[in-house]
Amino acid sequence: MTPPILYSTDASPPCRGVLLAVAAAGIKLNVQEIHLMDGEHRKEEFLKMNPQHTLPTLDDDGFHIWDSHAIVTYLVDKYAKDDSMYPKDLQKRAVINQRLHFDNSILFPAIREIAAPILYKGVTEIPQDRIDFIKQNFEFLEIFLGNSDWMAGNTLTLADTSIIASVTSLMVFVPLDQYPKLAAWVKRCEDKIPGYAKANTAGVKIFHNLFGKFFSKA
Ligand SMILES: N[C@@H](CCC(=O)N[C@@H](CS)C(=O)NCC(=O)O)C(=O)O
Repeated sequence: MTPPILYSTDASPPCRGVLLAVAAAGIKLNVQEIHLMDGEHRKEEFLKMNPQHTLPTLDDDGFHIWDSHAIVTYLVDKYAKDDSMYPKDLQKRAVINQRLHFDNSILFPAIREIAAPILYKGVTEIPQDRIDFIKQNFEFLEIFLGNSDWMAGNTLTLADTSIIASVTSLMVFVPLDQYPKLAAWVKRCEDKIPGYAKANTAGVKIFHNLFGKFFSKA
């Protein structure tokens, strides 16, 4: 069986969310780098797969799906050796889904609304309300963690692999000194998610190199 193809770029938090999920679940993918700055995602062939031209995009033997959260749930349901990353138990799955929606509707937009104006519009100042928004949502993540080790309870799930990709990116704008549970969880992810370094560390470094210089102005 040929592994599904993931069109991806390392600096992208949602792409790293997929790379972390498949590393943790032991799923093999053929990862193909797409260069956003060269417009490769807007070429006709790419648009046939994903008219929304976003990365990551998955091609599983001609079946195309995009949005990292849709991709990871599909891949784990189809290819993981067990359901531990995304349990079939309805209530456990519902909590993970809530965290995935939080990542998609809150954390990723928090990144995009800072990063896109810097990358594409020459903006050099980060508005304070964007920083406050990150802080407010780091506080929610502290509450989600509560006394648990992981984002959706006491086992590693897709909630962790998606959210860690976003949080390690947002940390360039807001450090975790005020969020002890979140800081401990980041360390836990680094130590315990199989394949963490390859899936996340290099991409986070690229992200921090791109945006770190704006931090002092925030
Ligand atoms: N919610 C989406 C976000 C995808 C997204 O916006 N990716 C960015 C890279 S981080 C992208 O492809 N931007 C290029 C574009 O939208 O044209 C996901 O989780 O996959």
